[in-house]
Amino acid sequence: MGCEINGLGRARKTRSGIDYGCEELGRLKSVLMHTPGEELSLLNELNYKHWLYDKVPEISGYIKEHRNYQELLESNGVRVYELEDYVDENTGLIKKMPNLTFLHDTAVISGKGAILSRMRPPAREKEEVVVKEALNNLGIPILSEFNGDEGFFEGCLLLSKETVFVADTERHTYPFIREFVSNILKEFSEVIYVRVPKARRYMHPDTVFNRIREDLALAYLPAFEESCLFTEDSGEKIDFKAFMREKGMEIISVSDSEQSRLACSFVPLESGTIFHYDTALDQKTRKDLENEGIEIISFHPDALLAGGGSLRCHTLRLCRRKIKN
Ligand SMILES: NC(=O)NCCC[C@H](N)C(=O)O
Repeated sequence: MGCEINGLGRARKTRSGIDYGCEELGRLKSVLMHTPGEELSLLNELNYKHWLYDKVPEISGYIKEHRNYQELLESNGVRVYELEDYVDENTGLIKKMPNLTFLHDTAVISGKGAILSRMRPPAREKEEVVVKEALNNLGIPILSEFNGDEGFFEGCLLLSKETVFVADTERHTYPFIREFVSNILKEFSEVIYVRVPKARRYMHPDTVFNRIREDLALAYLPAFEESCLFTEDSGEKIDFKAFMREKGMEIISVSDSEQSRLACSFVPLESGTIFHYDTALDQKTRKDLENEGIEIISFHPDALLAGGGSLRCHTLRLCRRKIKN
């Protein structure tokens, strides 16, 4: 079975369901994206910081680059589902949410269903409500969501069918992390928890860590203030790099300057091939990756940089599949 909606075009919703799940680092089959629109005109010189932008975007360039990125994904065989095609009830909210285009932060898709975030108010409040509707209309069940009022949790990373990576960032409240860890351990066997400095540059887990291949990742280790491993019946401090090495994963460290250019935040097309901003990595890291046989499909951001997000942030991965021999 493929990941596409059988016989239906992009403009039609379906209840028939699509294939989903991204734990395994297989070939990227489908993603959910939101082409930004009139919500970008909410931004001006007085409020762009409130809206968590680094500057006021140049709107036509921003939208054009977003479209170019979608085309790049499609030309590599990735099916792009457009959020708006799967939203009826919450269309009014979309126009009020200039950060909705950063769909990556709103949910993570496992084979058991979506792990829905709770976005931090005020700038990102209720984005998950829109995404939940779209996922529902795509036929992807919700595996986990937050019901309490006080708190937020902007995402985690799935490292395998067993392991979830959670970072305690400025976009996560500790009680929500505790609730999440205890609930998700019913579905996954371990959670790696990493405390990072509460600063915008480390706002989400993918700002400090991301896997490239089953045995290789990029990380900015100076931000790992404390790392712990939680299982259903234990919790212990770990040395993150040594722990990952024991699991067979080597880490290539990025520099302070690279981290600030979102070096750890890229989209694997498949194990060993990544889509990445051409501005994110220094020559040395490129060389190290080349020596490892990693292929980088480069994308040049200009207007897109105003939003403070990477290609990964614009991309909610829905389905990955390993090619069967
Ligand atoms: N994962 C990410 O790093 N997402 C980028 C989100 C950018 C957005 N303007 C924000 O600050 O929330």
